[in-house]
Amino acid sequence: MNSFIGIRRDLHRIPELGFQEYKTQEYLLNYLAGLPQDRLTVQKWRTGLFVKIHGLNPKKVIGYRADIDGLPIQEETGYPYSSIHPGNMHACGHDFHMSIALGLVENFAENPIGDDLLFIFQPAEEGPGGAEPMLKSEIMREWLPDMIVALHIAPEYPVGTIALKEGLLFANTSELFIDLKGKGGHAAFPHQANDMVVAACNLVSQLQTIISRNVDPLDSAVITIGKITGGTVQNVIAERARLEGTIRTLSPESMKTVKRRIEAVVNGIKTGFECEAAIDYGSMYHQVFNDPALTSEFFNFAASLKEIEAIRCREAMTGEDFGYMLKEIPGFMFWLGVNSPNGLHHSRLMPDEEAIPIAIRLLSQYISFKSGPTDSL
Ligand SMILES: CC(=O)N[C@@H](CCC[C@H](N)C(=O)O)C(=O)O
Repeated sequence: MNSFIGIRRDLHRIPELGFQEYKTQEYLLNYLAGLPQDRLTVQKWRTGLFVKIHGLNPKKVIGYRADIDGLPIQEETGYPYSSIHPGNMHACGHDFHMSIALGLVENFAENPIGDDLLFIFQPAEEGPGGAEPMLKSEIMREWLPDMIVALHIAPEYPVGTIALKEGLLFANTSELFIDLKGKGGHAAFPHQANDMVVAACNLVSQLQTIISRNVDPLDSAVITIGKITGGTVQNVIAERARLEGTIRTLSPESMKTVKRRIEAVVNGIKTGFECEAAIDYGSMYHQVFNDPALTSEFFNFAASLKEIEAIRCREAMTGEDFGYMLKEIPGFMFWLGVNSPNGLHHSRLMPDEEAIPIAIRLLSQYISFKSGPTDSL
């Protein structure tokens, strides 16, 4: 078994939520400590890490970012190396992302190239967002890459396939939390109470009309309410209900429209149900917009390799706070085929680990190509 598959399994066992990635950080630090240290500088940033590999004759800094957090999902894969953290799972492939990044660090720590390399192990991608504060950190300002790359596993593509496109790849996102407060009471006397379960159900249906009636059908937007809580017991009318969801739009402008309409709909619920309502947008991510020239160049590079099939894909309504890094630094993100019957955020996501060594080889070759021949010293 490839050693980075073993690393993926170790990391798969210990998924931690955003900004709680203590064991993950420790695992990464231990691994890095076993590599040649002469060209390596490692800096902790909260629960994440910056790893700089000093080049032989640097002309630029090439950045590579891997996210490191897990999701609050109870794993159901049945893997012998399943999560040992009940209720948490690496269900978005960040265990793959980290092991691939470690493979690259090891390769370049042992075989340094001309340019400086900055590896960013970023916490909290699933929320509340680590990329934006990391980007603003003093370390990142000092080591700011000239270009930056990241990948995301793609369950729907076979191993050996990568998919990407120039320009917009991932949507603008905003979390959405709505709290409703009415008047509780006895289940048998609805006229004396103000039922927040009924209000919440109405609200969920009305929110979907924003997508069908307020967004240009040739544009695209999503509102998903992933969680509803409310009430206390079956025969008591609920005084409170809470909706938790996310908004996705293909443009920052549509995000403004959708939010304006959400506020109008929530005001209507307040009036119609004579209740109180509060909206909180939680964390927001800027769209992932791939630099056209670098993306085309990478596409052609990957397509020229025997073991890779490179395809152009459509944009997706997934979000990624890597979008903040791409807003400031030219670069791109691409999908890495991992052929899983179940998709991202599924309790039985089972990506094919053979994609790990393929990605390490692809990116090692690409980064060396971007760095160019090393001048003799
Ligand atoms: C790649 C991926 O699945 N990313 C997440 C990012 C979530 C951001 C935030 N918590 C939200 O829900 O808006 C995604 O769900 O797309």
